[in-house]
Amino acid sequence: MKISIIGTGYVGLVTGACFAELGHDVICIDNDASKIQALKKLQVPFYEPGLEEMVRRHVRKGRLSFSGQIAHGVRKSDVIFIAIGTPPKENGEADLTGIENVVRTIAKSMRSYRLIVEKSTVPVDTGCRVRQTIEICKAKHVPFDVASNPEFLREGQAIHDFLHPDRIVIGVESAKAEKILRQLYAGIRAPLIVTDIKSAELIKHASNSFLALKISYINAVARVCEAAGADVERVAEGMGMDGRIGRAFLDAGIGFGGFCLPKDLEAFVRISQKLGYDFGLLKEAKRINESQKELFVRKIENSLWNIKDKTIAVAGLAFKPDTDDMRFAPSVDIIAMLQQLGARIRAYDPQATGKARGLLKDAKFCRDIYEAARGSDCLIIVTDWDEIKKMDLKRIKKLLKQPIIIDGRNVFEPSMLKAMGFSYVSIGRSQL
Ligand SMILES: NC(=O)c1ccc[n+]([C@@H]2O[C@H](COP(=O)([O-])OP(=O)(O)OC[C@H]3O[C@@H](n4cnc5c(N)ncnc54)[C@H](O)[C@@H]3O)[C@@H](O)[C@H]2O)c1
Ligand SMILES: O=c1ccn([C@@H]2O[C@H](COP(=O)(O)OP(=O)(O)O[C@H]3O[C@H](CO)[C@@H](O)[C@H](O)[C@H]3O)[C@@H](O)[C@H]2O)c(=O)[nH]1
Repeated sequence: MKISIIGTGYVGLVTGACFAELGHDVICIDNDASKIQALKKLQVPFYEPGLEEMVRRHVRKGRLSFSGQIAHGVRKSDVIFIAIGTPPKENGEADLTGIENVVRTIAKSMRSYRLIVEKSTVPVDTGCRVRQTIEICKAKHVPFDVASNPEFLREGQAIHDFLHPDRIVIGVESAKAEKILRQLYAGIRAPLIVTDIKSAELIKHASNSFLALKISYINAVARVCEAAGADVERVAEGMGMDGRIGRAFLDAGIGFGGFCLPKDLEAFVRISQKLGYDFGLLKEAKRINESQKELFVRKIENSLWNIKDKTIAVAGLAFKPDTDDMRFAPSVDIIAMLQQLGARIRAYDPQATGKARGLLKDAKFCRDIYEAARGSDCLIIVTDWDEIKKMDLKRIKKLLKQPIIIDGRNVFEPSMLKAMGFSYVSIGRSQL
């Protein structure tokens, strides 16, 4: 099939490359000219494992191309996906002005039937707005359908998630739209759930909010574990063995960040509020998440006595491993709090340094974890990259001024670090 994807970011580019992998002809479109230029030179403007190779392969085969013009994509394609950002406004609602502009341009460019699909995460009822806007802007005789097809990929494992999803959700209003989307995804073996558009939109916000809730739940349990002298890792293991609960998303730590969970949780609270429901449960999940960062800073302060004039080595900056994405990364708030208290920061991340430079003022960025540790008063673990989990602890101990590790991701066994002579503090486990 011939498809266009508007918005060539984490979701749009992965979607485009994967649809090409499934044998479709794809045009990826973006209004950021530098991004399109880079992609035409086969350079992927962000880090996502395996993506650059996949993009190169399909561009060479002629299945994947790039354009700055929505009209070009609309002319050449039967299906048009919208995958642009839906960032939070100051009040927490999703900003949909970009979506509206894109929809208007699509409508004006349509000459025959087109299926327009929401891939971006949008509030329930956006599909109706999209349909109304197209009706107003398009030429009279042109038929069209609108559909919702939310995306569930995780950064860092996006290609795997796209090609091997737990489920594919499509919200449609016509049999024709359903048939086209079924055909498009025919190459993927996964349950496909067909709903109305509103339910599909809600599935996305409800899923992300539930994941956020699960993380905040285990972080609250971690507080109780610490106070009681229990170990949250064992508690999560025991809970997770219950098939109804599951072990996933029960890793206690400094809380969730990234471009999705924080903003989608907030947006879902706002959507519910507008519809007349006060979603207090989600508000509390957000409060717990914010307080995890403060708790972490208090743990650092306890370990160092005074933070002022201390040097802190920061291991990991991205909001999670295997990505360079710094959007809503907990590291940003944590480092700001530490600097406010007078700390000097020596930071290292395997991939995110480039993006972090613009966000973290006055931090020294280091070549590796060992350079960050050299002469520092303690090391804090913020992102659980494999490279960080595998650091040479004996070498780290020699490089630090004092052998103190404060671990926001529960990467190490406390007894092992104690045996090595570290003072080791983590989340929800008895502090040795
Ligand atoms: N990042 C994820 O893991 C993920 C997963 C599932 C869903 N989502 C959702 O998908 C959407 C996109 O997220 P993302 O992380 O890919 O964002 P992103 O910021 O990485 O990419 C968005 C792209 O859209 C482009 N764009 C913005 N306005 C445009 C316009 N008017 N015309 C053409 N291009 C335009 C931007 O230049 C950018 O390249 C959001 O709604 C997000 O919530 C994200
Ligand atoms: O047990 C856990 C699991 C995750 N996290 C943190 O939660 C955040 C989000 O992690 P993850 O969900 O793996 O990353 P995303 O790439 O943001 O993916 C989420 O957001 C996407 C965008 O909507 C969805 O498509 C995905 O299904 C959903 O998992 C990160 O800061 C993680 O460190 C924890 O603290 N504890």
